[in-house]
Amino acid sequence: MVPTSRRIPNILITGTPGVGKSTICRILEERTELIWREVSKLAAEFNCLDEFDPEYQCPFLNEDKLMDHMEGMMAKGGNIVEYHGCDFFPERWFDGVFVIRTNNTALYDRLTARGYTGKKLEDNIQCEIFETVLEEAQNSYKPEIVIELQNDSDDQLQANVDAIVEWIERWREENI
Ligand SMILES: Nc1ncnc2c1ncn2[C@@H]1O[C@H](COP(=O)(O)OP(=O)(O)O)[C@@H](O)[C@H]1O
Repeated sequence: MVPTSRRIPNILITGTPGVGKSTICRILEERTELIWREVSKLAAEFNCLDEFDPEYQCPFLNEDKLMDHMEGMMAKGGNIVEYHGCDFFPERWFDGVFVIRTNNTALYDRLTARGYTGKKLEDNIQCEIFETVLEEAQNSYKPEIVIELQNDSDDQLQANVDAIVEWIERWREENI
């Protein structure tokens, strides 16, 4: 294990768009000392969005440039990084990687409510069916730090937040 000088962990909240990442992060930020870092917002703030991808109707992310900007904040610990991908971050940044999952019916409803249609809607539903982000996380991080959380209902939302808060408290006790 790479020794860490962090006294407070960095965690990654990842998963297909619509699974509930932001909702979880918002509550986690209220209940913990960790700071929510939305990668999409940071990318815009640090000018790391390149030209528009017509296929996916979103701008390309300049990953290397963004990683350089985030390095300082990550070194201190105490970050909740949120993004729908996870394979380009330095592995050493994270103490825990939480992959949020949602069943197809709930995800379809959430994404259509968000105005997704056509290819964008289909691609995201398929991404969840094929467990693309879970596989990406499993290929990018040690198995013991990758935790999958099902997030279909309000009860599960509360249970997931409780589980992550407990995980953070346990990490801090074990890394004093
Ligand atoms: N556990 C849950 N049960 C029911 N609805 C949820 C749950 N988690 C999130 N939602 C709803 O799903 C939608 C998408 O959630 P959001 O947090 O924006 O997803 P993401 O950040 O992964 O794209 C929002 O309308 C949110 O209120």
